[in-house]
Amino acid sequence: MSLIELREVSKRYGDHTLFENLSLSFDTGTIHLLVGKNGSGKTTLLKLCMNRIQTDSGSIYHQKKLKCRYMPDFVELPYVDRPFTFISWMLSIMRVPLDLKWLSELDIDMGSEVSNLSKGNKQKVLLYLSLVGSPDVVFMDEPFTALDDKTIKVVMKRIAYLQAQGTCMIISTHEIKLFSKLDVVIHALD
Ligand SMILES: Nc1ncnc2c1ncn2[C@@H]1O[C@H](COP(=O)(O)OP(=O)(O)OP(=O)(O)O)[C@@H](O)[C@H]1O
Repeated sequence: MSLIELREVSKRYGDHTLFENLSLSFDTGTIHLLVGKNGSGKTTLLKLCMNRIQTDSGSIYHQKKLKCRYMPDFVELPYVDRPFTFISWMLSIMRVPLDLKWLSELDIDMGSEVSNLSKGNKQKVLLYLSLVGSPDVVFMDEPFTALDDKTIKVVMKRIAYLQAQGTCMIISTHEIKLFSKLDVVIHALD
C-alpha cells in the first residue's frame, strides 16, 4: 500500500481547472518532482497531497500515523532567538533528537537572531527541520531558491541519504538537473 494516494482528484479555482481526475501514488523511498511553469499548480498539488486544501472531487488517502514534514516556499520566521535555540525548541515540539552532524553540514549563521538571518540562512533553518531525523514523507516547495552551490550539494546529499532510508519526498522545483544522479519520478504539470 502506498504512503499517500490521490484517486481521481479534481481541483479548480473559479473556471480555471488545475487537475481533472488526477490519480497518483507516493511510495516509500521515492522522490517526486513537481515541475511546470509559474501558476501550473505545483503548490496546489502539494497542498492537496497534505490535505491542506479540499478537492472538488476525488479522494486522498494517507497511510495512518505518517510522519510528515512541510517546507513552504516562503515563511517569515519572526523569532528573536538565535538559530540553535529556535531549532532546539522546534525539535522538542517535533519530538526529534538534535542531529549535530546534519546541523554542522548546513553551516547556518548561528550568530544572528532568526528574524535577522539572510534569506539563504532562513532557508537552511527550514531545510534542517524538514530533513532531520527520519520522516516518512517530506513536502518541499521550491527548496533551493536562495541556496549557494555548496549548500545545494549538502542538501542533495541529504536527500539521497533519506531516500536510501526510505523517506518519500515530494518536491516542487524548477531545478530538475540537480536530481540527475538520483532515481526520481517527474510530474510535468504544464
Ligand atoms: N486560493 C486560491 N484561490 C484562487 N486561485 C488560486 C488559489 N491558490 C492558487 N490559485 C491559482 O491556482 C493556480 C496555481 O497556483 P500554484 O500556486 O499552485 O502554482 P505554482 O505552479 O506553484 O506556481 P509558481 O511556480 O509560481 O510557484 C494559479 O493560477 C493561482 O493563481
